[in-house]
Amino acid sequence: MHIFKVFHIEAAHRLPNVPPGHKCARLHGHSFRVEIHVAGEPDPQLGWVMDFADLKAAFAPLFDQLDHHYLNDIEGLENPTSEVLARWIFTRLQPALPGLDKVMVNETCTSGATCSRDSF
Ligand SMILES: Nc1nc2c(c(=O)[nH]1)N=C([C@H](O)[C@H](O)COP(=O)(O)OP(=O)(O)OP(=O)(O)O)CN2
Ligand SMILES: [Zn+2]
Repeated sequence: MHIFKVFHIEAAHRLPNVPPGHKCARLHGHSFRVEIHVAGEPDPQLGWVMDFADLKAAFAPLFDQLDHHYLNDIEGLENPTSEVLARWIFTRLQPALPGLDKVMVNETCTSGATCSRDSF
């Protein structure tokens, strides 16, 4: 079974490696939507895979690192595409969240990337 929680991160970025004239080379911002998915069997007594509050607490240090920041300044996010950001979150969150199954990052309503266990 999967559970998930959604977070919204306000952040600025630019993509330094795009071809000359590409709009994403310019500084701009997004309300990133981040979905964190955890897989597991519900505890028979509690009826849940894990408490959503514990999932939120596990993500909090990363959230604080990203929210209202310029992503390009963060180590590992020098080229902060959706793909890079999804993988960046997955690798840093997994130690605190062993059941982590998938991280989905939407940078707009219509665009995003997913990083899951089999993305490595
Ligand atoms: N594969 C990727 N392509 C693009 C990324 C990315 O991270 N991975 N990022 C961008 C830009 O950051 C851009 O801000 C978002 O691109 P886009 O979806 O084109 O944004 P629009 O709001 O213009 O989308 P429309 O739905 O076409 O209005 C670019 N590409
Ligand atoms: Zn962008």
